[in-house]
Amino acid sequence: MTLLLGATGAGKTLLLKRLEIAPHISKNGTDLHFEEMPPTIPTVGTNLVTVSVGRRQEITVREVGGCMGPIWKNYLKDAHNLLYVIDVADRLQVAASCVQLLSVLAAESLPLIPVLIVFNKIDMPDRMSPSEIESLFRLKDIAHCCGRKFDTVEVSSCSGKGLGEIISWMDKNTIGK
Ligand SMILES: Nc1nc2c(ncn2[C@@H]2O[C@H](COP(=O)(O)OP(=O)(O)OP(=O)(O)O)[C@@H](O)[C@H]2O)c(=O)[nH]1
Ligand SMILES: [Mg+2]
Repeated sequence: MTLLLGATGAGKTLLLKRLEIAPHISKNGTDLHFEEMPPTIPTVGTNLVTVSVGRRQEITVREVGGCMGPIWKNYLKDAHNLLYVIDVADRLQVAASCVQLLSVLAAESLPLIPVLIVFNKIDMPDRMSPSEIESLFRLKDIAHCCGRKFDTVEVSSCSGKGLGEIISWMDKNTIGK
């Protein structure tokens, strides 16, 4: 099971909807370009979706809503890997997202699983630049503090850019389902 966490409004549900259909319309989720944007509502509780990755591998992805932040830790023990979504157009939320990630990573119930930081909404005109993200999100400090490394990816769940990278990362970084 892949766990999908991130602040309210970061784009987890839209990402989940895209991941669910992407492999059916494009091999490995590459070269996607979505025109329409399906509506989403804030997730109160969790959303479960099955995503096809690689050769006949199906992975269950569980989104836990941002409003459930205080109890995210309850979902960690079943996770094989973690996708953590950051909204790169929301400068006010970056610091809070950073603190939330730290508290997830510090949880005793979190096994040493692969973590992918998903910088979402790169289509937004006022998005933060990579250097701005680096200075505001302090990923290197978080990695140093927790003694672990992360992979990162820039995506637009709106257009579909970068989704293929997430799918191949899940394929490589999932043991079991
Ligand atoms: N422009 C743009 N908008 C996005 C993108 N991803 C999500 N959104 C929009 O951001 C808003 C919030 O998206 P959700 O997917 O509902 O956010 P969430 O992370 O699931 O939020 P919670 O369920 O409350 O935790 C919606 O209006 C989405 O359409 C993106 O990549 N680009
Ligand atoms: Mg949601």
